[in-house]
Amino acid sequence: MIASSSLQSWLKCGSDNNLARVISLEFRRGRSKRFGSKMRFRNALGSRLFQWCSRENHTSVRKLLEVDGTSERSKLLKKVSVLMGYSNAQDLVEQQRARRESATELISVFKEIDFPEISAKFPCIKIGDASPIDLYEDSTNMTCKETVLSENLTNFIRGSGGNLKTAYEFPNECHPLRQTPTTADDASITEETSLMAHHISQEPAVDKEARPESLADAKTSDNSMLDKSIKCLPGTTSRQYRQLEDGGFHTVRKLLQHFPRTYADLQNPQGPIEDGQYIMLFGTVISSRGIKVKSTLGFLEVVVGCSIVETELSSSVKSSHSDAEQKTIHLHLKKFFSGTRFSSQYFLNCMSAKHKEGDLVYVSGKVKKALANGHYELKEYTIDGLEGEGEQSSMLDRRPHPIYPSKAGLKPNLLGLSISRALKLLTPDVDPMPPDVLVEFNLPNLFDAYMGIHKPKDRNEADFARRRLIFDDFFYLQLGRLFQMLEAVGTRVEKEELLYKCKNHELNTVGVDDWSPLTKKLLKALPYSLTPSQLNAVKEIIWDLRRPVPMNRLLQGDVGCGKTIVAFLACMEVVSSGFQAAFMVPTEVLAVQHYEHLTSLLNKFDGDDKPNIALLTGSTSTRESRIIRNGLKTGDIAMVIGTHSLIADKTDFSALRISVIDEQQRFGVVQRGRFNSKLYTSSSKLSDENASSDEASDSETFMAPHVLAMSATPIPRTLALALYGDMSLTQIMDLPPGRQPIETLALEGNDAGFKTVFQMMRDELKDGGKVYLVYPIIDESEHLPQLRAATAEFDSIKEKFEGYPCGLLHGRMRSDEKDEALSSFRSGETRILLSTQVIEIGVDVPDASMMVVMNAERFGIAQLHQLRGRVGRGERKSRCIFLASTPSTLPRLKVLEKSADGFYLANADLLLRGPGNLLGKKQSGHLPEFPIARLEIDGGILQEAHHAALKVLAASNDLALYPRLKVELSMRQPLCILGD
Ligand SMILES: Nc1ncnc2c1ncn2[C@@H]1O[C@H](COP(=O)(O)OP(=O)(O)OP(=O)(O)O)[C@@H](O)[C@H]1O
Repeated sequence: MIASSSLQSWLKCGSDNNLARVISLEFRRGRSKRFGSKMRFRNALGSRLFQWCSRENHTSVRKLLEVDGTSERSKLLKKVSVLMGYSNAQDLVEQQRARRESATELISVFKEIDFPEISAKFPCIKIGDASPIDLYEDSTNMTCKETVLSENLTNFIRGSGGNLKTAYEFPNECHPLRQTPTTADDASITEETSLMAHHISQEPAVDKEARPESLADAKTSDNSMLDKSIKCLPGTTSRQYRQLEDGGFHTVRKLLQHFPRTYADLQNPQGPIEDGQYIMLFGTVISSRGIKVKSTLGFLEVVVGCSIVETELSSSVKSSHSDAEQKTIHLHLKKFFSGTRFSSQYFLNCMSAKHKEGDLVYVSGKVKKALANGHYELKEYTIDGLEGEGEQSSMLDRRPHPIYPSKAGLKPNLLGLSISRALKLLTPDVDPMPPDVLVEFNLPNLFDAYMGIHKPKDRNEADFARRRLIFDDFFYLQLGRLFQMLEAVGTRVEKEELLYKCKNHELNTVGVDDWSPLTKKLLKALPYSLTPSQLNAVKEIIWDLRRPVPMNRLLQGDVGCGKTIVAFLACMEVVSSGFQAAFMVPTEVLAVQHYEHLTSLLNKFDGDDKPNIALLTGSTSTRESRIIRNGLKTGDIAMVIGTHSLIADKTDFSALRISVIDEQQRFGVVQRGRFNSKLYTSSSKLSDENASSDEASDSETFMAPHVLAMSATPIPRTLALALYGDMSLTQIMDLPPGRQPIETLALEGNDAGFKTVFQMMRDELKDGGKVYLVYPIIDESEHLPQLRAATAEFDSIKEKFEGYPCGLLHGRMRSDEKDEALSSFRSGETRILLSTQVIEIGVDVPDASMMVVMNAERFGIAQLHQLRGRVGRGERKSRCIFLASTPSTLPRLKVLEKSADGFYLANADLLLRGPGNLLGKKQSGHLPEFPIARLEIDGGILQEAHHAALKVLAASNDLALYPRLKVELSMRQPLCILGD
């Protein structure tokens, strides 16, 4: 019957308390006395409404009273309640009850308080003698509110001729006038009006220009506005508030951090519109109607008129401007509804009332030419209302129009509207960032950034704003990390030293001469000398190990570059100073390999100062693992290499000082973090005589172990920087000398392809080489008949390559079988190893010289690069052949022929997966903390943020000079990375 939004606004204005009370009362009366209440209700409601209606001369209100004789009372109740912003009458009643209860509670609390006693205890508190206070919580927000307030008042006084929709956008909670007791009766409207007028006349005029100057006094203003509840958003109905809350938008900040997914260009296109074209146009609603076709079918038709410039395009000559013709086209947006409920005329009317004649809207969708010229039909479309003055003017200015993604079922329109409301509350002094940082790094202030991202004047402004918001994400992350580190060190001198190190980390290394005796011995035992990168890595790590702060370092280097020995040397340094080391790897095969490798090196030591090392995996027998765990607890074992068993609850260390995590990306954050729970006590050092090299102060009782994470997965430096902090990244850039490039071939796995490959294998074997055959699956599968399986091909390969013994290795084999298979291959007992991708990580057989990967398209590029890294680890020339199942998958594999650079390949992989995936789950899953940053392109901002954080901390180690920054830092979620 009525659904006028202006009536809704009217009802929501000063009178809603009273109206709500009437409805609530009548509703309950009607419940207890079902009959005869309708008349009384209508009379009571009617008298109120007529009273207000005559005052306002509001025709829509009159319509409300035209309740036809057959209309049910409950329906009327519901309608009025919904118009007032409640979901139904029941909801309204409950809210009324809750309000009354809280008021009663408050009164009873006051009754219970013994004021004289309190006064005696706290003489400074004067009961009943409070000085007059502002109507607003904080006067800094006053300026904005006032502007809105005065406009509202003017509109109100002008009557319904003004924009009623914006005139009463104060929710109860923060409407300045709702501060009056709820018991005020309806006469309060006039009182409120006069009070409002009085209040405004008392306030000094707002000097908008003067606002930025208040910024100078950054300490007195605060950024808490951002963390206020969305309850304070002007104009938010209780329903919208609930919806926003349910969607996770609890604070103004959360809302403002919901960034537009794109901006619509409000310049309508030039040129004729084709049938089937996807258009994005803005226009004006010409009509909106809901049509009932039959009892179970109805549709909504909104006609939007759009003005476009149609040019006469000739095929060869570009039309001149004078040929352009302004033309109005009509878009018929049709939405069908089925089912009795949704095809009722009432429902359809409600739907059609959402779009009013003259509304400015933004329409996107695929058009279909209708019969009439200049008319188009759209059945799948989105229509965004451009409500509010701001947006209308942005339309006229041709500003980019923000298009918001929906979230948690919340419509983009509601989000956009709420964000606009939140922006109205923002004041320029919301920014906690020190002004000199803004100047130095050429950043807008936070107020301008939020304005710029949500209401940009042009794309450049949006870009500039985006830069600031990304900067903030990185800045607080870096600031948090550095701040934490500084907290951990004691004296000011140490803090400064640490900061100095952050700036000049290349200076902080420990030369070989200063390494501990055990480390030097291991270095001497190596059959090769370290590459410059390896040497530098060890020097950096040892410097860190001598700090009283836990190290958190990522050692990164391409496959086969020799990370393992760097980690071994670091472990020896720790063991040498009387502590324990743990080396965790993702697979048993790798654990055994590392254990054997280290044992063979230690066996070269002369004398009896060999450290006691152990291997602990899931396959270690119960008896043996009990002995090992006991040895770790007592300190008899100085170093342990193993799998997840190392972080089992029952594994306790006596003095764990370093935990190395190989292929760290294979472990979760939680698993990595569990090492930190294995604290050590400095008092329980295994031996004290070597402890001199360790500078850990005796006063420190507990410290989390140093963490050295290793990864061959090439992640961009910027990403590493973001995750691990600048000072904690070491890269090995060079490969050991004598390595030859691996010859890579991608071939189609057809008969000809296999013939070539088998011939190459024969040549290789004849030449004394060893061959890996890698299969995607272990057993043949009915569902994937095109895939070759390791076990299924074992016999045929054996037959084909008679005289060359074959081995088999896959994940379903027992641990000892796997070790056996690998050591036979290593020793040369077997020359061909049929395997699955278990060998992908870390397997090191230096003289393996050829690899053939079956159904190679089943693997990712980065994975294939890792697999390929299993060959070419010695001085022998190696080959790798990728066999594709179909010709169409060959081009992707050919990328590997061209490059052996892990970084290049990782990027190529990213691009080949398509830009759609760049921001897909996989990517954003990595960095949920950065909603808008794209590390591939925003790395520069990250560097700047890092420098800014260093600068701020250098000026004030404990942020005492920047209290607002400290508050802001605490408001942001601390990150939990690598064992933090
Ligand atoms: N400086 C060096 N000179 C010669 N050979 C080296 C050197 N450093 C390491 N190696 C050898 O290179 C091979 C690969 O080393 P390592 O297993 O440590 O590589 P990695 O970086 O861990 O590779 P992956 O990521 O594949 O596990 C080993 O056989 C190792 O003995």
